[in-house]
Amino acid sequence: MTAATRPWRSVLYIPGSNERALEKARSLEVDAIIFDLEDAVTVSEKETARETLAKELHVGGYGDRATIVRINALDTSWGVEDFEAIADAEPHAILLPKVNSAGDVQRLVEMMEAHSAAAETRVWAMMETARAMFNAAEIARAPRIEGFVIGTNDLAAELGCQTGGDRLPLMMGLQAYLAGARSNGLVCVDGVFNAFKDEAGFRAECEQGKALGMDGKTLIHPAQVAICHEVFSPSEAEVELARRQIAAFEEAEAAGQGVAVVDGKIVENLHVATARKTLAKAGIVE
Ligand SMILES: CC(C)(COP(=O)(O)OP(=O)(O)OC[C@H]1O[C@@H](n2cnc3c(N)ncnc32)[C@H](O)[C@@H]1OP(=O)(O)O)[C@@H](O)C(=O)NCCC(=O)NCCSC(=O)C[C@H](O)C(=O)O
Ligand SMILES: [Mg+2]
Repeated sequence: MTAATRPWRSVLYIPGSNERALEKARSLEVDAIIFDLEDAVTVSEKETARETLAKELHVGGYGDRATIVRINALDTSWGVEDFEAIADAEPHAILLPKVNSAGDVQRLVEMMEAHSAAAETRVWAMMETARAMFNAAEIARAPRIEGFVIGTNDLAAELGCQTGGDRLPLMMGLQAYLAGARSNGLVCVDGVFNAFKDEAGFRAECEQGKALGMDGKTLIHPAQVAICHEVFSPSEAEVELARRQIAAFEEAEAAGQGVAVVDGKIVENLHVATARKTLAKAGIVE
């Protein structure tokens, strides 16, 4: 699976200190896992979590799921040792928390370049600070970077805003991070929904994230996976519309026209490109 064709609908956080969850994740139908050494791990457990995680990554068994390790920030007393402990296991990516600028990513990349085992490992950035809102396009151009994960808890804390149903106070941040990602073709995954037992609230937030253009959502509990996949996978109606748009456009083109009409709406080549992406996301190869 290449990075371009890989789905990023469900990205589940697992605390590196939770051995039961690390085992359970081997059988969960998620697209990607974030093995966390940062905020889900208490200060007293930092060292043991690092050792446990390095061991489990070497054991493997995570199949096609993208393995992403969130290390502590490099300016903390744990960040550099986190990197050194997990680099040999060659995870798909290392996720750097609280990225403010491309320089933060550059520092990690220099450590990776000096470590031959991490040659294929990509970098992801946690986008969760006010500064990152203004530097998103620059961060998206840092070397080795593949995707952004939005950290809505940290962003809300730093902004001092209230988080409620519609996420209106966070909207500028969500859109700035997404626009930054897209300005260089990066993946962008939405923040977590903390009330993991509230299914209706979670579904509504997934739908909002999809409408905004997110590739998927970060999750904190296995119970969130099914709803997340339901929302972020193209529906039958979306697939059917995409097929009709492509067919109508090809017919119009054959007749020497650059525009088709489907369900009373124009279809141009840009709509066809979107329709093809929908089919690809549904796993339909034309
Ligand atoms: C929230 C939890 C603490 C709840 O855990 P628990 O009480 O164990 O839940 P359950 O008893 O309902 O669990 C049922 C089974 O599922 C397994 N489980 C639970 N959570 C996970 C998981 N995340 N991954 C894999 N497996 C999981 C349990 O082991 C049970 O298994 P079994 O024994 O076989 O029945 C817990 O879900 C949790 O810790 N979640 C992750 C929290 C986390 O990672 N937080 C940090 C990321 S959020 C963040 O920092 C985002 C960002 O930076 C920001 O700023 O916003
Ligand atoms: Mg955070």
